[in-house]
Amino acid sequence: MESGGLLLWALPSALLLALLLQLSPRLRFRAKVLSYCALCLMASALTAPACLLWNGGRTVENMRIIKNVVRSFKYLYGLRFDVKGLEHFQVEGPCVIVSNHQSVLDMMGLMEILPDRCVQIGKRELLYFGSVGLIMYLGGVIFINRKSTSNAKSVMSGVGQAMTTDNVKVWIYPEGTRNGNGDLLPFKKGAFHLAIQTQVPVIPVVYSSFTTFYNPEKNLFTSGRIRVEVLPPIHTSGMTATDVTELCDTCYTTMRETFFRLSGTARRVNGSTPHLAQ
Ligand SMILES: CCCCCCCC/C=C\CCCCCCCC(=O)SCCNC(=O)CCNC(=O)[C@H](O)C(C)(C)COP(=O)(O)OP(=O)(O)OC[C@H]1O[C@@H](n2cnc3c(N)ncnc32)[C@H](O)[C@@H]1OP(=O)(O)O
Ligand SMILES: CCCCCCCCCCCCCCCC(=O)OC[C@@H](O)COP(=O)(O)O
Repeated sequence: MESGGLLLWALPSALLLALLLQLSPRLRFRAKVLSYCALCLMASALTAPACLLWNGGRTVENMRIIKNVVRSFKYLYGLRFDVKGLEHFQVEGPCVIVSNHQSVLDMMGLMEILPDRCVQIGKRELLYFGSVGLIMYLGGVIFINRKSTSNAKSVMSGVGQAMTTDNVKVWIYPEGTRNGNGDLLPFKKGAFHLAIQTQVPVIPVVYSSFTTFYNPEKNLFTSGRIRVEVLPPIHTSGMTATDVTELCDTCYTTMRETFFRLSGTARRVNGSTPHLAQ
């Protein structure tokens, strides 16, 4: 009787849901994004105990475990990463890695090539994303308050010390926020201050545009191929605070050109080059 009742409700509901998903692209898009969030939450909840058992607490060593779990996600979403220039990561000791940031899917591209002993800088709000916040904390992600430059600056100077004493690399999204509009936002300066203050190289990494397979405005989320290029390190030894703007501009120009090249899009014309962050 009970299983009969269940069938009576569950089957038509499932059919209705399938029909709705078929009919509404918006709903289908949302369901797919939601499935990604659910996957992240679930995988984090399962991986957190493994991190605790293996490494005992918050440490960059946990990134290896997290990386290996996340690397399997791409198969579920039909994503392929074609990576070039990985040899540039083979620098001795710490460095600052800067890359472009398009969407929450970037986390997969990040883990695809993440070198050993590398932590990311993230907005503090991410700490409250349930198990995802927990796993980021355990992996050693450094959280900053973007609304307070002075707070972010003081956190970052602490990072500089830890980088050299503990030999860690730091991954920063210098755009400071996600941007999926097919161009790069002007860069914030924190990453470049950090590199110069600690006299470590900057390694730019560029991911091609997602717009052909992921576009919230067009409810598009299909399988796709992402081209990734790790660019040669830019050395900062001998540079001082006065060189920050130039270093930032050099990285921005190189990365933007690489972004257009990898994405197969022409450089934007009609003077739309955004102002560089001053
Ligand atoms: C097992 C399954 C698991 C599944 C789940 C997955 C888990 C995976 C685990 C782990 C993955 C983790 C993935 C994390 C991803 C996170 C991504 C994000 O959250 S992106 C947002 C946050 N990131 C940033 O914002 C960084 C970039 N921002 C900066 O570097 C900024 O510069 C910042 C925040 C430090 C300040 O921002 P301003 O908005 O105030 O802008 P400005 O123009 O840069 O700075 C203002 C003035 O301060 C100076 N300044 C900045 N930093 C300075 C410094 N360190 N020292 C001295 N002066 C500094 C600048 O030169 C500027 O001054 P003048 O205009 O030049 O005079
Ligand atoms: C209980 C709480 C429920 C919350 C569920 C949320 C689960 C979301 C899982 C997504 C995990 C992916 C993490 C990638 C981090 C990321 O890419 O964050 C975006 C920020 O860089 C930029 O922020 P923004 O300024 O908003 O563009």
